Amino acid sequence: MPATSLDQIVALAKRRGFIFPSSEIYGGLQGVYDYGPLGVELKNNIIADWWRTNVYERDDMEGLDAAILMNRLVWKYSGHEETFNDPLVDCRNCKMRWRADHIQGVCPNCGSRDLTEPRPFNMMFRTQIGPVADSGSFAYLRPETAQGIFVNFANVLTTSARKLPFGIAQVGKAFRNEINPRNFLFRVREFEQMEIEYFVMPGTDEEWHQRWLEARLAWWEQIGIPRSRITIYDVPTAELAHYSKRTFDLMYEYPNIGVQEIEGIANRTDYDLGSHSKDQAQLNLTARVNHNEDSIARLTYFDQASGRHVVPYVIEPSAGVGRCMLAVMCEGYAEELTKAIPGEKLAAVGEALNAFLKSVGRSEKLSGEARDAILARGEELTQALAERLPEVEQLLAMPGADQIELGKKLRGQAQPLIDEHYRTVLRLKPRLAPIKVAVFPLKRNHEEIVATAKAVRRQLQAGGRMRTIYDDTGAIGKLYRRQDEIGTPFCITVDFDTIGQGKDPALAGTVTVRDRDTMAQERVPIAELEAYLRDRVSA
Ligand SMILES: Nc1ncnc2c1ncn2[C@@H]1O[C@H](COP(=O)(O)OP(=O)(O)OP(=O)(O)O)[C@@H](O)[C@H]1O
Repeated sequence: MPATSLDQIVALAKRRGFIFPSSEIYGGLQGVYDYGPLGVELKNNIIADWWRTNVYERDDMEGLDAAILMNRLVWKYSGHEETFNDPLVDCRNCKMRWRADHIQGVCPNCGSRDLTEPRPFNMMFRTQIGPVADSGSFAYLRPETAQGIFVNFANVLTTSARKLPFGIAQVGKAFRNEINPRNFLFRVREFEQMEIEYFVMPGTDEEWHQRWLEARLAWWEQIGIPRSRITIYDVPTAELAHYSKRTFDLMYEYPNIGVQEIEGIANRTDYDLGSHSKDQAQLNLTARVNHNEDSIARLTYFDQASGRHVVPYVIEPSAGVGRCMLAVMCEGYAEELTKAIPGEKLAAVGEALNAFLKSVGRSEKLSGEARDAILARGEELTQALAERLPEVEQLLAMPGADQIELGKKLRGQAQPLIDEHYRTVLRLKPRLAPIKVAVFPLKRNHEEIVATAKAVRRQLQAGGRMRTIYDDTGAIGKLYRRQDEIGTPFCITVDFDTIGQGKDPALAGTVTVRDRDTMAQERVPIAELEAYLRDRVSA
C-alpha cells in the first residue's frame, strides 16, 4: 500500500538523507529544499530515465541545455511579464498572504473572512546582471525552461537538419515566487522541470497531442506510477492558459495534498514560435500574439512538399522533477509486517505491556484522560504491537520511575520482535533506486570476511553501472532494514561460508543475495554476481 500520510515521506526523507530544508542551520528558507546524498541519486536517476526514454529511445528528438538567465525581451514576448500572475489576497486580520484560488473565501490561518480583493502578483524572480543597477541590467530567473527551447528553435533546426515532426528536450531549474510554497516538494520556489517542445505541422497537432498523452502515461508507468493511479484532467476551455488550444493535466493523488497535477501536456499551437518571430503579419498565425518589434529571426520551417514556410505547432509535455520524486516515493512506500509473530512471543510482550499500562494507570503524573485512553486501548495495543511501534514508543517516553523500569523491559522484549517482524520498505523501481547493491560483512572485525566484502563492492562498482556501497555499521538485520527503507533492491552478505570456513565447503566463493521485495535469499558465486545483478538493477 502506498504512503497514507505525507508525514511518512517527510520523516523518511529527513531521517535517511533524501531531502533537507535549505539553509537549515539559519532557520531555513521557505519553499526551498536541498537534495541530500540519497535524494540527489534518486533525482538524477529519474532525470536519466526521462532523458533516455524521450531522447535516446526515439528517432525524433534532440536535447538542449539553455541558460537560466535570458534577455528580458524573451519574457516580454512570451507573455510572462504581462500574464504570469497568480491572484494574491491579504488577510486583514492576521496579515497572511494567500493565493485566491487556493482558499475558500476564509483565511486558512485565522478563519477571518476579512480579505482584500485579489490582485495580480507576478511570480518571476528579478535579479540584476553586471555591476551597475540600472534598467539595462535587469533580468529574471526563468520561471520555466520552455522559452530557452523556443528561442533556440532555428539554431537546433539548422544544425540538426531535422524535418517535422521533431522535438527538443530539456531538463533544468525554474524559479517561481509562489505566494504560498507548501506541501514539502510539491509547491516550491526553486525546482526542476523536464520539458519537451514537440514541433508538428499544423493540422497534425491534435493527433500528436493524443500520442504524447499515451507516451507520457507509459513513462509514468515505467517509473512506478501505474496508469490506474493517474487521472487525466482535460482542462475545460475556461481554465485554459491563453496560449493553449487544449491541455491534459496528469493528476496523482498525494496523501494529504489530494489529487494534484504532476505533468501538463499542452497543445500550444503556433503561439510560441509566432510570438518570438519577426514579420509576424506574413506568417498566417492562428494564435493571437503581441506585435514583436525586436526579434531578428523568422521562426519558421520550410515545408518542401508544399513549397511554403510554416510556423510549426507545439505540443508540450512538462513535468516537475520534485513532484515526480514525491509521487514515486509515496507510491513505493510501505510499512508492513514481514511475518506473523509467534503466539508465545506475543504473549510475553503482551504481559510486559499490560504490566506497564497498569503502572501508567497508577501514575499521579498522567492526566486522567490520557490514562483512560491508554487503558481503553491496552488490549488492542498489545495485539497490534508490531504494527504500532510509534504508540509503544510514546508510552515508553512517559514520566515516572516505574514506567522507566517497565519501559526498559518492554523495549528490550519488543524491539527484537519488532525488528524481526516489521519493516518500512521503499519499493522503487530498481533503475531509480539511489543505491543498487549494499554489501555487508557478517562479522565486521573478521579480517578476511571484511576484505572479501570490500573486494566484492569494488568489483561491482568498477562496472560503473550500479552504485554499490559497503556497510558494517550494525547487525545484518538492522542493515537490511536501513536498505529496505531507502529502496536498495539487493543486499549481499559475505559470511564464513564465503571464505570457506563455514559448514558447507561447497558454498566457498559464494555470497548471499537478498531481494528487497520478496526478502528471499539466494547463494550466488562471486564470479557470477555482476551478470546476476546487471539486468535486475536496471529493471
Ligand atoms: N511551484 C512548483 N513547485 C514544484 N513543481 C512545480 C511548481 N510549479 C510547477 N511545477 C511543475 O512543473 C510542471 C509544469 O508547470 P506548469 O506551469 O504547467 O504548472 P502549473 O500549472 O503552474 O502548476 P500549479 O497549477 O500546480 O501551480 C507542473 O506540472 C509541475 O510538475
